[in-house]
Amino acid sequence: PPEQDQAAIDHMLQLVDERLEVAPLVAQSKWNSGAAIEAPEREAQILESVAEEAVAAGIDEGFARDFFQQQFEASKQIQRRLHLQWTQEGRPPFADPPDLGEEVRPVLDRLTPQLIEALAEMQRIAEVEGAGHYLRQRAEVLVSDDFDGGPRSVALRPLMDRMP
Ligand SMILES: C=C(O[C@@H]1C=C(C(=O)O)C=C[C@H]1O)C(=O)O
Repeated sequence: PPEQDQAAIDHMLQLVDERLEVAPLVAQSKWNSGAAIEAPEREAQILESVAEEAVAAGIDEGFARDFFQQQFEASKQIQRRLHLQWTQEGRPPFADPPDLGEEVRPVLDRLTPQLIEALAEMQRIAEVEGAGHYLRQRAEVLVSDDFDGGPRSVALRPLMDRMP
């Protein structure tokens, strides 16, 4: 694909990776507080505003919802794997955990509009010759393969579906 499309794909992959990198902080904060990994109300809130912003940006609403749902799934997969590991190790609470509401969720909230913008680009680029091949190749370089690449493939599935 043209250089600018390559750059847009790389940017999207970097944002997905950045979002995945937040999951261990979420896991730490919930490990200490005992809060559930799953926060359905928070997810529903994000999805509602994402749907609105996506439509305004000319993005297919179903695509945007599917994409964000998979980002949630990938984050929860990382959190569950870490909690399992910490349970098995008998890990005590973290000495200085990040605050979920004050520190961690604001990072995710800053990524959301950036991801929406990148999604609009992906929708445009989807038809470009070679875009799917480039996406698959760069995914392995730019997105961490922690936990055997499970969370990465969950997070990227909607993009892969869109770019055969
Ligand atoms: C990241 C969190 O954990 C889960 C994943 C979410 C996400 O990826 O945005 C949102 C809510 C939770 O179901 C969180 O609680 O903030």
